[in-house]
Amino acid sequence: MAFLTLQDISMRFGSRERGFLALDRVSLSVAEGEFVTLIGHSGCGKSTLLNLIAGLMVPSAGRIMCDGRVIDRPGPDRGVVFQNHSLLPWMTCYENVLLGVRQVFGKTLSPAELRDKVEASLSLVHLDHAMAKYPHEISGGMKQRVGIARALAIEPRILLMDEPFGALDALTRASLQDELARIVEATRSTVVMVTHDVDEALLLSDRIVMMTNGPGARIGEIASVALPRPRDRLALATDSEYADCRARLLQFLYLKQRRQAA
Ligand SMILES: Nc1ncnc2c1ncn2[C@@H]1O[C@H](COP(=O)(O)OP(=O)(O)OP(=O)(O)O)[C@@H](O)[C@H]1O
Repeated sequence: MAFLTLQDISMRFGSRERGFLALDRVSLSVAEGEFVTLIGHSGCGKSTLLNLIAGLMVPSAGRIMCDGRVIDRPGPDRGVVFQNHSLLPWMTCYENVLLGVRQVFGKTLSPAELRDKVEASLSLVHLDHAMAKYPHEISGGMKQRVGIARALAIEPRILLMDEPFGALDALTRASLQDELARIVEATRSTVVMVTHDVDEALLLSDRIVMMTNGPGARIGEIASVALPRPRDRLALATDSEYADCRARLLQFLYLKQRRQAA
């Protein structure tokens, strides 16, 4: 059964006459526990779609439902991870995670229980040793892990990730992808993730939503990745299902939705 539903979502920035239509009647259903990736060329509206699901903006038309409720604002049922970690620089890693945990559970849990939640989520991303450090004292990969811990600590029903590893080097990126796969497996999270990276999408997702170029972007195709999760990146390299799916994605991006370089 659908857990998250996007029903005929359109998004126009600015006025009806002179504004810009970013998304044109996008519909999508995501089941509980599913990992869905949005992929498409730069500027097609992936972040806009994710921000709409996050409730950071409201659609010009259509509606988004999560677990039977209409989404019209941000809420603790949705945890968001952005590309640039957006940690508060004057707070330690522990305090950055505590901020959200206190907001969501502050009235119902004791200070010791709040502390346990923060520690458990930082431990999930292997940052037990860095809790007392400030953002400027840790690496880019570690900052992204704090961002993931912060999103997970509020125990969201759905995790929304906007190119979470986009700013990292290839090796750090690969190890964080593996870590995310492990965490999603352990927490059975529902995830919607934006990426530019075909291999990242194939490694992590159950379904890959390919978006057409804007203006008025729509869903072009949806590919199901019929391989059990979590996946082994080395085994994938010789898997025929992986190769077929990869070819389909590349054809969509570089043949059907070809873009001239800016
Ligand atoms: N606040 C805004 N006002 C006007 N136009 C906007 C606004 N936000 C986004 N847009 C436009 O909507 C389109 C989609 O933007 P969006 O950031 O969602 O694309 P994207 O696919 O996430 O791009 P990228 O992959 O480069 O991050 C773009 O043409 C962008 O210029």
